[in-house]
Amino acid sequence: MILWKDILKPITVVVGYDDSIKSVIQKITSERTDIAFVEEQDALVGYITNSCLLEQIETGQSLDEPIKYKNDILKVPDAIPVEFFHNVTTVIGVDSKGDVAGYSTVRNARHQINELQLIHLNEIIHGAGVGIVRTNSQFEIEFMNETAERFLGLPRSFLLARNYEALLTTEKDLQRVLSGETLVSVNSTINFKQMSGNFYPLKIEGEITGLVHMFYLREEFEEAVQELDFVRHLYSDLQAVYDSSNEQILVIDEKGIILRVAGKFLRSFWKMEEADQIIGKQIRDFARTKIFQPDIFEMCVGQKKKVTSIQESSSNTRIWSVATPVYHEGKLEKVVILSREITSTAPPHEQKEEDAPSIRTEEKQLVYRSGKIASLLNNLRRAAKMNSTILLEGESGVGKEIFAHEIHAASPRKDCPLIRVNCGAIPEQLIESELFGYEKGAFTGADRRGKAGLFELANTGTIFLDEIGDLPLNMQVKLLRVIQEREVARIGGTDTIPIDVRIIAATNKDLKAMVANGEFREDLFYRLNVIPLRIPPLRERKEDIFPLAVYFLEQFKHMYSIEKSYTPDAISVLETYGWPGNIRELENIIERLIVFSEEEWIDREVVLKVLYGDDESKRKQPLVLEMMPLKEAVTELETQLIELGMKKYGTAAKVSEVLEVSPATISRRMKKIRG
Ligand SMILES: Nc1ncnc2c1ncn2[C@@H]1O[C@H](COP(=O)(O)OP(=O)(O)OP(=O)(O)O)[C@@H](O)[C@H]1O
Repeated sequence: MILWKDILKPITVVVGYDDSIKSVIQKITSERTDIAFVEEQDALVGYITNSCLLEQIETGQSLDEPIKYKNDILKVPDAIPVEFFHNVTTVIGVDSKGDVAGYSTVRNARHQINELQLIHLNEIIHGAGVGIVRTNSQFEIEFMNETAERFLGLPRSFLLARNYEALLTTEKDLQRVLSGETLVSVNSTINFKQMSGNFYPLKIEGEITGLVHMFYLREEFEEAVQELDFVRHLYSDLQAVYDSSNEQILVIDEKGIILRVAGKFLRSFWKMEEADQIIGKQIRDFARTKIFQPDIFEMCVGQKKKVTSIQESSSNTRIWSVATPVYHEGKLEKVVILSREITSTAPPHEQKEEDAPSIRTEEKQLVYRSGKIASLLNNLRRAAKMNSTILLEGESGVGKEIFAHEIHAASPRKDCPLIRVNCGAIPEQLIESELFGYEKGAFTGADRRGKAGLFELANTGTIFLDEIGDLPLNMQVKLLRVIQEREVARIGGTDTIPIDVRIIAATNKDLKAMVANGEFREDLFYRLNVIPLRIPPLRERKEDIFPLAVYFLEQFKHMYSIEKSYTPDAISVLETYGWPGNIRELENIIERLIVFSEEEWIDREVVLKVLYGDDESKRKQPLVLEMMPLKEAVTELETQLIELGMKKYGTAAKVSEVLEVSPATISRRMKKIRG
C-alpha cells in the first residue's frame, strides 16, 4: 500500500495571489522548479506552473500583470493511502499537526505508483528470474529490474534512457505495442543474448505511455525445460520401478487415510480388484472390521518408529509389511507401508489333522511363491496319485526331501508309512541288512530275533531312497531285483516277502553321466527314471527367496524367543545373492543373521557381511555357477546389474551414472528385460 507521504515533494515556491507574472517567473527559475503555490491569507489556495505562465504570455498579457492561478487542489492527510479524486489535479499533503508536508500532482502520483508497483513486482518476480524493461512512448528505457540487467549483461547506467527499439532485434514490430497490442512469446536478441517474452502496452489514465517487456533468457529457459524433462523421465522411471516391483507401497496420512497405492496392489489380501477402491479410506477400519490383522499403522504411530509385522487377511493371505513413519519438523506427516505377499502362489496341499503320516517325524512346511514351483507341484501331485516311481533331481539343498514328503502326502498311501533311506549315509556293509532285513543268526552280531528291512517297514507306504547315486554297484543289482519282483528276501532267509511300496528316489548327481562312466547301472536308472522331476535351484526361482527368508526368520524367532526383522534393503541383498547351497544355505544364513545382528533390525550391512565376509572385492566378484554360452552370461550379468541398480538407486539416470553407460542404454535394456 502506498501512502501520500511516500510520494510527496516539498513545496519550494509560495507566491501571493496578486503577484506579477514576472516575479513568479523569477522565483520559479531561481528555485529550479516548474510549479509555484499560491497563498491567500496564510492558506494555499492554488498553484501555477511554467506552462500556465507561458500560456498567459502567449495570450498577450504583460509581465507586470497578476498571475492567473489554478485552484483544482485538494488537501489530504499525508498518512492515508494514495487515491484519486474527481476534478483534482494537484494534492497537498497535511501532516498530523495540520502543517503542509508537500505536494504531488495527480499525474506524478500515478507515475510514482506505477514505479513503486513495478519495484514491488520486481521484488516478487526477481526470484522467478524474469527480466522487466519499461520504456516510454519513444522507446527510451525508463526502468529495468536487476534480472534484466543480469540477463542482458549490460549495466543499468548504460541502458537507461537509451532507445530500446534500436538496441533490440525482434521478430515483431514494437510500434504495434504502442497501438495497444500485447505481443506474446516474442523472440528477441540484444547484446548476443537470446530472449523470449511478452510486450505489454503501458497505460496511464487510458493513455499509452510506453511498453513493458517481460522476458527470460532462452538458454536458461531451455535448461529449465530440460530439467523438467529430466523430472518427467525420473517420474516415469520411478513409476516403472514401482510397477515392476513386487512390493505394494501404501502412503497413509497422519490420520490414517490412504492417500496413494503404488507398486503391486495385493488384490487377494484386500479381496478387491482395484487399488482405487481403498484410496481415501481409513486404514484402521480394515483392521477394525477384521479384514486383516494386525493394524501395523497403529503399531507404527503408537511406537513412533519403523515397525514390521506379518499381516493376515480374512482371505488367509499373509503379507510381510514394514511401516515407516515420516516426520516433518517433528510432526508425524505420513506413514509409508511396504508390503510383500508371502503366501504360496498355489494353494498348499490340503492336510487334515488326522492325515499326519506316522513316519513323518517333523512337519515341514513347503514354502514358495514362484510359478516354477507351482507348476512342479502341479505335476508332482498328479504323479503322486499313480503308483509310478519318481526320480527327484536337483542340486544339494534344493528341498528334495520336502518334495518327497509332498508326494507321499498327496498319494493314496498318505496314511501309511513313509520311510527315508539315506543311501549315502549308511555304511556299505550295513546297507543290505538295513534295506532288506535279516533272519535270526544270519551273521555274527546280528539281532538274535532277526530284523525287518526298511522295505518291509515301508510296506503299503512309500520308500524314499535319498542320495541314490551313492548306492554301491552290488546293491544296485539287489535293488533292481526288488523293484522288478516286488518282493524282498531277508539276509539268511529262504522265503521271499511280497512288498507293496511306492519308490521315490532322489539324487544331486548326474545319473546319466554316471551310467556313461559305468558307475550306475543303466537298467536301474531306467527303472527309477519313470517320472523324473527336476527341482530348480534357488537362483532360478528368485521369487522364493523372500518368502523362505521370512519363513525361516519366523521359525528362528520362535525358537530363540527374540524379535527381529529385515529392512527392505537387506531383502534386496538376499535376493541378489547366488545361493550355491540353495535353501539349506539360506536357512543357515538366516540363523547366522539372527546371531550377528545386534539390533532389532537385520540390515543390508549385516547381510553383506554374513554373505561375503569383510572382503569388499568378493562382494564385487560376479558369481558364475555353471557353464553357459558367453552371450547368455553377459546378458544375465547385465540384467542382474540393472535390476540391482534399479533396486538400489531407483532411477535409470543414477544407474546409468554408476554403470558408466548412457541413460538411453539403460532404458533400452530395461525395456528388453521387461519384455
Ligand atoms: N520350499 C521349501 N520350503 C521350506 N523349507 C524348505 C524348502 N525347500 C527346502 N527346505 C528346507 O531346506 C533344507 C534342505 O532341504 P532338503 O534336505 O530337502 O534338500 P535336499 O535337496 O534333499 O538336499 P540334499 O541333496 O543335500 O539331500 C531343509 O531343512 C528343508 O526343510
